[in-house]
Amino acid sequence: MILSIWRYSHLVLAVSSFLFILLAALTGIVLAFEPIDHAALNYSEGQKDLPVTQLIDTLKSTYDEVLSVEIDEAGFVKASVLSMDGDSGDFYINPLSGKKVGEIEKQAEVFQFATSLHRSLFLKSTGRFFVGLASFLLFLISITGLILIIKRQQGIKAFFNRIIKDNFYSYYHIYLGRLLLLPIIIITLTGVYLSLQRFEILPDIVLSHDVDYAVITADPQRPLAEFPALQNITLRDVRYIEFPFSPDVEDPYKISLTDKEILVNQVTGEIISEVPYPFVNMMSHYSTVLHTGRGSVLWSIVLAAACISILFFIYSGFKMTFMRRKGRINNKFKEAQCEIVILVGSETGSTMSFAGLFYNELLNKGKKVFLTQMDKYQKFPKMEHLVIFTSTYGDGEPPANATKFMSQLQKNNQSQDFNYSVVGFGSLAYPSYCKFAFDVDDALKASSGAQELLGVYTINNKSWEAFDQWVDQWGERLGLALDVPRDNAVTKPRKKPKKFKVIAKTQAQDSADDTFLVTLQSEKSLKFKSGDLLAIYPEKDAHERLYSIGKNLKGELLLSVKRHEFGLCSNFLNDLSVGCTLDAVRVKNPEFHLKSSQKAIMIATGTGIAPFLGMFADNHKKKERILYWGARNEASFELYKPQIDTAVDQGQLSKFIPAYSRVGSDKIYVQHLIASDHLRFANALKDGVVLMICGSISMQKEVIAALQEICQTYELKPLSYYQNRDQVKMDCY
Ligand SMILES: Cc1cc2nc3c(=O)[nH]c(=O)nc-3n(C[C@H](O)[C@H](O)[C@H](O)COP(=O)(O)O)c2cc1C
Repeated sequence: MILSIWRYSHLVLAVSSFLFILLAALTGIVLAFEPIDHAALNYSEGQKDLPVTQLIDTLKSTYDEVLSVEIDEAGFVKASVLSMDGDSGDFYINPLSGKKVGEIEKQAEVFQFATSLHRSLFLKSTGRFFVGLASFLLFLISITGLILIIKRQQGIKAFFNRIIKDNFYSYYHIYLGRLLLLPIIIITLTGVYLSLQRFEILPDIVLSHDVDYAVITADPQRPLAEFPALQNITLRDVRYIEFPFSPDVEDPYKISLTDKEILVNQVTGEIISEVPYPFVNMMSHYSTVLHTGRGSVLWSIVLAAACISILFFIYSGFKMTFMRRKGRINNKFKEAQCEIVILVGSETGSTMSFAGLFYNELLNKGKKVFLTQMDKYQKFPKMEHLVIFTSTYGDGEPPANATKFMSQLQKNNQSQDFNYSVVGFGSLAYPSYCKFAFDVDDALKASSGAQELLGVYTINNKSWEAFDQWVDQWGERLGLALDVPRDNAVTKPRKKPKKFKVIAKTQAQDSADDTFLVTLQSEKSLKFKSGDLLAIYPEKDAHERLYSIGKNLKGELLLSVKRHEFGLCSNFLNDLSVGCTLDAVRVKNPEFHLKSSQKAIMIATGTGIAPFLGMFADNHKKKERILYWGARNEASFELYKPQIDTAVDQGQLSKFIPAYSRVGSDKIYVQHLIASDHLRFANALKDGVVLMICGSISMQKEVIAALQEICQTYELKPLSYYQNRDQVKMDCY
């Protein structure tokens, strides 16, 4: 709830000011190049450490009269001089020689245009007011953003911890926000300050010196180099020098330093008066420097980066908001009519997208179904089946639209019995994996009339395959053949398919498990790695099917496929002969790549072995690699035996440990072997060895449970910790 308030404030502030912020950011990018452009003139030639006395001396001997000197933030010296037979006027000089080096440039038109737009939107005072206000709102947006990041990272201490990747937009919104938060806060605060100054809300203090002219003496007369007031003062310390009008001793040098203004006796070189800048003056100076980047190319680049990132924040922020709102519900039937009720707990909208697909498929099957948010739980008089899809947030907490569910459940006892099933959407990267789904399941168990149809089903990282399997299971229990189409609303859009040629193939009917190997070659050059996926389209407009790829030594793609009796894609592949082509898309899967320098324990069942076969072939450094492989019996192994034997003989696979489930009376599964080899796994986790899991979702769940148990027994960190460090990698379907 509190999170929603901050998020809502962040959004409202952003929506109300985004046009002004957009303009300010665009013009800010252009203006950030002004100091860079100026610095490229390079008039100072690194003379910032030159004693100021030397500069004054040089100027006095070069020109007949020197009026003033200004040293800008880039260290360039602008002189205002008169000369009978040389250069006169205002221009840049070389501080060493005193000679003119360049004219004082007029602001380029592009910068003039950008400055006016940036400061006042060409609307004079009204524009200035809105720009100042937008600056302040951007400051508030940054602060609410900061709070949201702290909440998401679960505490200030974890502020710089790795961000768990959810989706591209939210990941980079947070990543860049964290990186550029400080520069953005500086830009906004200085922007507000400069606006207040332009509106004369802040006092404009003119420095005044209180000089007692009676005590000014012309004794002792000193050469400039020995002026006590100017000892150790270099060009770096000076902003402005006003030279004496006349040789009278009462006429001093007026010198603006970085922190004060001094009047210096032109004969004795002693300080006549010294006035430190008031706070307001110092603030004005530093606000201008920090807001404009004047004098520092590096800071100008940071400012440009901050402005570019603001454009990205606007884009990604709106994108996330639309994703959240995409799941708006348009129910066909009233809640009082429906036999199936789907409740959704979703924070960022993705669970709602899954629920929407499920809802549509049930409508297609002629069911009266009602879809709503979890907080809207109420009496549903005709409800026979309740399905709850919910994500988990914070550290095991409900998502924003499910915070009231528990109290609603208590308040609204249904008058009829009903079945229920809970599906948890979560991420194994969090220690409280799908915790809220389990809490909901417990609450429903305790609620009268509710019968569990299927146990809590968890879905890691929005796995489409896991969702698809749950839909099948649930449909089966109700005697419905459900087929939810894979949809771009919940999965990434694919690139255009390419042609792949079959180089070699075995036949499903020749193997004990109806399994076969296919070797493919891309007709066009293709970069890929073992662990990537191949999306295959058996027919035009058919649903895609994903296979894990192993890359062999010739750079060909190796797939291992199990044929299903009515499987469109597996039969299509099995029927292909060598030389045929097929349409497919390589899908990058960097989360399931293994570096050649890493040691690994690989865990697979059945066809999940394919990417590992490629990884063994690539193990030139002979790093330790152990494979746990689950199948029915030794006959299942025949298909892979030649490759595994070669890998073992050549030292590319250190150990092959099979788990056969149909041999003898004991059914041995990989999770049993993991549990009995607990010490090996505990040491592997401690020593940074990578654990890779490839195969069925049900195997993944068992393996994760066994590994979690080992973490507890050996008092290691939670498994999510290792997963976040890319030490546990999964590709399950
Ligand atoms: C800030 C944050 C906290 C999360 N906390 C958990 C958690 O404690 N347990 C969990 O299993 N998943 C957690 N997740 C993962 C989400 O539950 C998961 O990505 C889910 O699919 C998001 O669904 P939604 O888009 O419908 O909200 C968290 C995600 C984020 C961004």
